[in-house]
Amino acid sequence: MGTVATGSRIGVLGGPGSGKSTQCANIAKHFGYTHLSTGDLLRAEVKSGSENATMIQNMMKEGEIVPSEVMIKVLQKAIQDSKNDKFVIDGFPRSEENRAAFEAVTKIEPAFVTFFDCPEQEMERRILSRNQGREDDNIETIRKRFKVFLESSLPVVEYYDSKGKVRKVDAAKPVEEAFRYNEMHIIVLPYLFSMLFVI
Ligand SMILES: Nc1ncnc2c1ncn2[C@@H]1O[C@H](COP(=O)(O)OP(=O)(O)O)[C@@H](O)[C@H]1O
Ligand SMILES: O=c1ccn([C@@H]2O[C@H](COP(=O)(O)OP(=O)(O)O)[C@@H](O)[C@H]2O)c(=O)[nH]1
Repeated sequence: MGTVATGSRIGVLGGPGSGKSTQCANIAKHFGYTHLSTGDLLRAEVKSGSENATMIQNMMKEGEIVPSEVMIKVLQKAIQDSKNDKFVIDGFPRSEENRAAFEAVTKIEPAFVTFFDCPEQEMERRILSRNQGREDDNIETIRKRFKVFLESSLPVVEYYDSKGKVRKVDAAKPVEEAFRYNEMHIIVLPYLFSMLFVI
């Protein structure tokens, strides 16, 4: 165990448009983590035309959660391909069922989970202005994704919170401020804890 091992598997959760991808990209760049964006992995799967491509595309269009076994397979492959033992998982698990299935199959539990807390109105504004050409970034699907987030994904945050693993970020703040908060939890606090054990 060392400074790095303490926080080597980080989960990032938050509503659609809360800034998860933006912050994960920063974490990856600054601290040598591999950024595993579950949404991007699914979009790549759709593009590849694999056996599940049409099913995944249809579910994403509706803002629904893709079956755990499909997501886990894709995620496991990305973890293996990364050849890194430090990774940040962006946007997964999205339901308690996702979480239990992933932990049962991989035995991987995050060291901690960063929760991006952001008002719905701000998330909606960000998504409608991000212009990434995504099929699900339209107002109808956005509303469905908010509902799925509240009903299925927030219970995952509550679960990790009950284990003392949640670090809440005020995601309505500017990018730099939210990043400083992440930096604190990934570098500064683990370092201080490791010093405690050395002493
Ligand atoms: N803290 C922030 N303040 C303002 N805009 C932000 C912030 N973080 C991200 N954004 C912008 O909001 C949009 C959604 O961010 P993104 O990282 O894609 O969110 P998510 O991965 O949670 O869906 C992007 O256009 C991004 O540039
Ligand atoms: O673990 C995951 C991650 C994503 N998705 C699907 O991919 C979409 C887009 O997810 P992404 O994380 O890219 O975007 P966000 O909703 O956070 O803006 C979601 O609405 C889901 O349909 C999923 O089913 N399981």
